[in-house]
Amino acid sequence: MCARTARCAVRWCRRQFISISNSRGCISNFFSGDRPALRRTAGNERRITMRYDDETRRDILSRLSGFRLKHTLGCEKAARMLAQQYGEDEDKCAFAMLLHDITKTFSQEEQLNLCEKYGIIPNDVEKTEWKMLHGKTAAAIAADVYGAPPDVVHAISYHTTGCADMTLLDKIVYMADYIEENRSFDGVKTARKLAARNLDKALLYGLNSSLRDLIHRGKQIHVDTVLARNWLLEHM
Ligand SMILES: Nc1ncnc2c1ncn2[C@@H]1O[C@H](COP(=O)(O)OP(=O)(O)O)[C@@H](O)[C@H]1O
Repeated sequence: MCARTARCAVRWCRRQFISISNSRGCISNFFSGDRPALRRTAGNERRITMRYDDETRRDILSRLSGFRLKHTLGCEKAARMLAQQYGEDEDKCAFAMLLHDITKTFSQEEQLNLCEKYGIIPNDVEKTEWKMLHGKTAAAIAADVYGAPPDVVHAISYHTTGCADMTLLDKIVYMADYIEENRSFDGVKTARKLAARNLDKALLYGLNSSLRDLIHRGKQIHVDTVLARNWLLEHM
């Protein structure tokens, strides 16, 4: 990761944490029950420590159902496999995958409420393609409710678009989401084969396919996907 992106990531995460520590109450009932991963010190301040254990995993999975649950489990499995192969922290990858779609089924109103709560400012594309906001809102929940560390928060935030200066963790999270065993779109087999051989080639394949698909569907394109592709072409 270049120094500029590292600084941006830190600034972004710091913004999340500042707004988190200022926030009061709970926007969505979805997260108002017991929160086993949330730790408080005697002074009622949150300690940001990643807690990835069976209880937390069960808590996260209990908030998902149907295809989203199946997809999340598939992502967790794929991410562990990629982490083993490419030498990344398996638990961090699995933790990111468990949380990456935690707000995916939320309505536009709920997404925007979470944006307001966590100080996320949607850009023009995100205002139209509001479903994309689930990456950023899930990242904020991951930090706030589940104590996810900044690198996991960053990977969740960019799992839909990619970004410039992607870390190994970012790449694994993006690709695990793309190739997990429940995906069946044209080209997924090629993406799986590439991911088993060369993660950057697989990532480029995924970014190219997503861009083609968005163009085919007449959709706007998020700038981070363009930046991700340009950066990858320069650095692979
Ligand atoms: N790079 C992008 N630019 C603009 N919109 C995008 C981009 N990637 C995804 N989207 C839109 O965001 C929404 C969620 O995408 P995504 O999370 O990739 O879906 P899924 O994981 O369910 O296939 C979709 O409406 C999709 O069209």
